[in-house]
Amino acid sequence: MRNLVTGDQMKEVDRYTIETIGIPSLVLMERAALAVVSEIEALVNKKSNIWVLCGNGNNGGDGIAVARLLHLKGYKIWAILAGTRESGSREWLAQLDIAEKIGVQLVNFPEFPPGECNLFVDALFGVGLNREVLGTYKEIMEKVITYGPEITVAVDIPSGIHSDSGQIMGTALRADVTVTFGFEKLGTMLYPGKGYSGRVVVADIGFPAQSLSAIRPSFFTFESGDTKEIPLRPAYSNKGSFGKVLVVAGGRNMSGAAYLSALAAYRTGAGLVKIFTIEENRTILQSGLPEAIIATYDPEEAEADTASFKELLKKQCEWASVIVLGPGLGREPYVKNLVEEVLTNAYVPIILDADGLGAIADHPDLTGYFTENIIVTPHLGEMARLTGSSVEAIKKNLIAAAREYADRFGITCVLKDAVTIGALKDQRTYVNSSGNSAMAKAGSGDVLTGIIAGLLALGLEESDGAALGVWLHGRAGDAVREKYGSYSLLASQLTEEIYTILQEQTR
Ligand SMILES: NC(=O)C1=CN([C@@H]2O[C@H](COP(=O)(O)OP(=O)(O)OC[C@H]3O[C@@H](n4cnc5c(N)ncnc54)[C@H](O)[C@@H]3O)[C@@H](O)[C@H]2O)[C@@H](O)CC1
Ligand SMILES: [K+]
Repeated sequence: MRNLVTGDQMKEVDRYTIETIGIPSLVLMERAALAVVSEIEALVNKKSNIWVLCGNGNNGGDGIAVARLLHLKGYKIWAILAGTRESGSREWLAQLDIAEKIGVQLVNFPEFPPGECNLFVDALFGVGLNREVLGTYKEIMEKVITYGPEITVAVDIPSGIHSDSGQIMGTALRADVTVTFGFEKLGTMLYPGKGYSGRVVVADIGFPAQSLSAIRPSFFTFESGDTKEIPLRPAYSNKGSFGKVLVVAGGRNMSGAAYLSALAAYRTGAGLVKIFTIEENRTILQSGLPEAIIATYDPEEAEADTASFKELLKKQCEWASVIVLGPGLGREPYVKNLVEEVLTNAYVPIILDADGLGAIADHPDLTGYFTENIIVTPHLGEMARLTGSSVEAIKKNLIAAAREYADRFGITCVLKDAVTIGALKDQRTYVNSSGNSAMAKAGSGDVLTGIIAGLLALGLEESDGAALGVWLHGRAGDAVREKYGSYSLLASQLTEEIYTILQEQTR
């Protein structure tokens, strides 16, 4: 598990470290600059022309320190100063004073250094960026973009990217490498910022654990090694030890959704999986996944005799220890009753997806049945329908959108996008770092519901199950892309790779 921070949280970590712990600000800055220099040295030689663009806050202070360290090592270096001395931060002025004394080559914008630039260091804005970039700063950035440096190394975060949302604040500088300090900022984890950051190196510059605790960190991601969080299947056990997953899914011409979800639950470790679906799906599902128990209903009877249908649903819910509700259910009128009955009768975790969410969007009163063991897994379109917001508005701040929905009902909300967000009911927010665009295919979401269900069946509670499920799903996607490339992934192949990731658990 790796902690992530907002810009304000990072500033608070800095402040606490300096004022309460007592590590001087310039010591942190020196370590930050050393970390950047070490990345730069792997990319240049003594003939390279290196330009460092420095704002006049502490990000720019880091930049001047980088220029000084490279100058002392004999590199061909120019620092370009943006902004005036009068508004420079204390640390920036200290760095400038040192740089001037030892003869670092400096130019003041609008002047630019002579010749060409082989490696560009972006130290214009860091986590202090808090408004749209306009005027002179915009001009500087545009000029850098037209220069087109061969390689760009960003200090802490690419300038112009908002550290909380990853949004471009008017203009931004694209980096090949971003060297960030202490903890990765949300802005380099989320698009479009993620696309501007290149390879992100998290440099340890000596923040003590107390400084992190002081902000009560709530954002995190998983990384390799975190498979260990998945519960072991003990040797002394039987199929009943690992939970009974009920997959309520699959309407007309949609047996595949039920199949993928059920298969993924089994592959993730569930002991028993039952698919509750329409009668016409029975044969195909039985031959496709003979390991699953199949229970069926007739949609016309479900429409005509609601009392019997409700009774049937009640029994299914009593059997289950985890329920997947929604994949491929379709939008016939009885689906509303079905969703309502499951929500009222089940006292176990429910993963609510696809047409299950559609029913909620069409009948918002159903949210009255939401309890803390609900996990909703909308993609952006479904989230827009659920909330009445536009996809564009949700995209501007995915974390806020997911968090707001989760908190409104006290549930867990997994908002699926290129970077999936898990606003967990325990108030932590998971930001996914696995997966790839090859997974943007039909059926991928059905597999995710099955994986989360499988993890809950193994005994994880909703928050951990949702976060680990998203991560495992992405890891499986990465494994499929390794073998089949970016175009040819099929959702069923995700289920085939789950085992390769789970094997790490016992390694
Ligand atoms: N001692 C410390 O506090 C440390 C700070 N560090 C560096 O300091 C950075 C944060 O420094 P600062 O808080 O000084 O802020 P920045 O250097 O990121 O920004 C400088 C100032 O620009 C102004 N600004 C914001 N948006 C603007 C816009 N659109 N147009 C024009 N001006 C704008 C703000 O007033 C801000 O204070 C980090 O990203 C990191 O690089 C590191 O050196 C580690 C230690
Ligand atoms: K920067």
